[in-house]
Amino acid sequence: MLEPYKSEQHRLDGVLEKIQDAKVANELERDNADKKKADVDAGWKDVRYRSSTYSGLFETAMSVRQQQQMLEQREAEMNSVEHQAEVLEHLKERPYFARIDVQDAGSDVTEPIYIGLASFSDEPDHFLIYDWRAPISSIYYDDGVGEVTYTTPAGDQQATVHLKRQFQIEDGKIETIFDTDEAIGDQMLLNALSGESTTKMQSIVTTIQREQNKIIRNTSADLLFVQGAAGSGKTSAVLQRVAYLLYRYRGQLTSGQVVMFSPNQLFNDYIDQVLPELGEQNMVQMTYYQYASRRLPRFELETLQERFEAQPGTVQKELIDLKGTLDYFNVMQTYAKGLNQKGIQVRPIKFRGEEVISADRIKEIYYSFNENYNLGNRLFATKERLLKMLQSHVRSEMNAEWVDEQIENLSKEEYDSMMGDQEKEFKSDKEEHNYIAKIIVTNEMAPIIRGINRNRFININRQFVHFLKSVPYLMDLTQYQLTQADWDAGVEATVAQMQQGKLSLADMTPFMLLFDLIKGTHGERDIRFLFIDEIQDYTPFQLAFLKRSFPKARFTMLGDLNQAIFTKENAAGLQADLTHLFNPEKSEYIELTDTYRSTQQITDYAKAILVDGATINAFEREGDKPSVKVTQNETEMIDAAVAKVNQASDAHETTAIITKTLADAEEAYAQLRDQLDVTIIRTENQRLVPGTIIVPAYLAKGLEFDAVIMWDANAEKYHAEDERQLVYTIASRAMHQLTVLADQKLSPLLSNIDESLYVKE
Ligand SMILES: Nc1ncnc2c1ncn2[C@@H]1O[C@H](COP(=O)(O)OP(=O)(O)OP(=O)(O)O)[C@@H](O)[C@H]1O
Repeated sequence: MLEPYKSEQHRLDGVLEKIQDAKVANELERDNADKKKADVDAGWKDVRYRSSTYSGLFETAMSVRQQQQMLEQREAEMNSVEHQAEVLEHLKERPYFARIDVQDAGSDVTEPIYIGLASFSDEPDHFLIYDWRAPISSIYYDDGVGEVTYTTPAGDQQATVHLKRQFQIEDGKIETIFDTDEAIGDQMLLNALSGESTTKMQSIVTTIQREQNKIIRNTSADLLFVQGAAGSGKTSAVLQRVAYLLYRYRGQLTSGQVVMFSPNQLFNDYIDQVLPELGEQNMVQMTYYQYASRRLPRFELETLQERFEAQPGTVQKELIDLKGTLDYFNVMQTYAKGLNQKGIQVRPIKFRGEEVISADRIKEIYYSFNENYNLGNRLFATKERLLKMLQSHVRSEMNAEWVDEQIENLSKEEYDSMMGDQEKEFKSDKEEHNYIAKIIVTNEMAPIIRGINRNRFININRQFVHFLKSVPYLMDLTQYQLTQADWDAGVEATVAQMQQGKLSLADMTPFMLLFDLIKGTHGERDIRFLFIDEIQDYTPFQLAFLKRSFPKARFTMLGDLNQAIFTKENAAGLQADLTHLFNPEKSEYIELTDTYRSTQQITDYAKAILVDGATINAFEREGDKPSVKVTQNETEMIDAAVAKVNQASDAHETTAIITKTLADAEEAYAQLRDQLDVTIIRTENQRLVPGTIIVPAYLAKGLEFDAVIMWDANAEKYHAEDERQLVYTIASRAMHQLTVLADQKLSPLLSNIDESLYVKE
């Protein structure tokens, strides 16, 4: 064997042996931890339950608490040995992927640093492998050979890098060694990128780029905003960032305190293996729709498909736009403040169909507290008062006829069960009657009490409409090209929707905010990091709302203003609005302009779709030029699609046929299903499957495929200027092959592209 293969293989063998030793030790520890846990479980038997006296209660509580603490400690131990077991398993398969030889300034020793998915040492402070997230590993991603500076917890450190080496290790054998003097060599990246697409996203730890590394390791910003072209690795970077944060704040941060808002469920499914592969647990992932549905369970909310396929008229569009602004957000705050004086909408409290506390009385109580109360305190104090009033109502209700009737109709079993196990002695029949009557009335009242505790006496639907009607008094509608009549018509439309139990996207966030303001809730304080992908599809109102709902979280927002398929042209103003939400001094903006997903040819073509020629640099990976075929009729288009799919399958590549709407996808499916083995993706709740799929564009967001066929890109389907971004999004899903098919006449959005960028078929 040739040097350096021989010596590296020798070292690798040694490390693998030590990993094996550690595995054995770990198994022993796990057995021990299991046993300790069993001891604690047995300890529960010794916990004494004595609750007849106060001191007895206290003693029990202490003893229980002790058990809990022991259990927690054991579980933590278990978790760490369990975690260690997983880490060792990962390391065994792939101990490390790089080596850098580093000589710190002022030292004469050059230390070889081997970088892998996790740290591994055989003795204290003797690291055989360094975690890719360790401070020193940053050098590997950021610098080439020569003088470097890296950040350590103690400050900046100067050093010289003498060697930079990358490995491919397969089954304990070093397959290739690649020495480079650049940051991440193009060759390495090319290798990583020329693979085929899979239904699950892969991690990029071995080839993180310098710009991406900045995103991953940023810990100073309250707002980290990443604008990146399609395929520039935003999603990848952010997933490695989660892994980094979990490492960096180990012990203080759990994966449950990291939340990611993603575009759709399909995408969640696509990315859910990345963190486990890196040896970390997945963060909490949800779509905005899921978040809102959980908070507004009584409403049917506008879905992704409805939102995307809706064709609002001009006025409706302006209404929707206005409802997404920060102005509107502020108007709602002003309105809510005003509710301290007047305007709260309540419903009376009824018991057995009869009003026991009138709406006016509730309002009176609500406004009886002085002006120092805010909405939250006011509501709380009102609740307390109402509950007290109900309690006194129990007494007067006990003599009601219905109670007597119920008592008479009680079976013996029912009666006995109300009396309970203990013998009771009553001085009189009256006393016995009262005892039972109290139970009956209290039971009957339980749902009402629950309702009060849950703020049901606030008529939130009415309150929301009341707010909508107040808007023209609180802001200047003409600024948004709207008249009072336009607004009134909009309110009517919302009311009609609400009567059917529905809420549109434009109304659902304001609705949630209004309720939060009235309740005085300040959101989830436990969440520390919030990630929002595809930020261009959010309105400033939504972002302000999320900021309020997660007050302790640092935000990372990622997006591509060129892929704004929902909010379309409004996206550009977003950045300006963010400066009002986050302290500009604690905000960082990073732009990723190099793209990795597609071949040079596909990127050049996709870029040409965007007229204002955003800065997008293709990574030099060669492939076929995109092909564009305008057919005479539909049959010809179908034949062309079949031929393309077959061609791709012969090359072991998967194809996605991307349509504009779901209806188009259904139509294509009906035409193709007899000739091809295809799966149609109709909803975001489906799973991605290997093989050919047909998918509407709004569900293909964030995904990638070897080959993409843009289905029926004809002039009729795609013509509006604001569909340009959609067309771009579709084209940029392709990694190796892109085919555009159009029946009869090509979309004007594509017909002006320079002919040298594609092949006409
Ligand atoms: N540093 C890297 N090394 C290897 N592959 C990379 C790197 N960065 C990105 N990629 C690959 O490029 C592709 C696109 O990355 P990703 O999906 O993260 O981009 P994105 O910016 O989120 O794209 P979009 O906005 O179009 O959804 C993925 O296949 C990813 O694995």
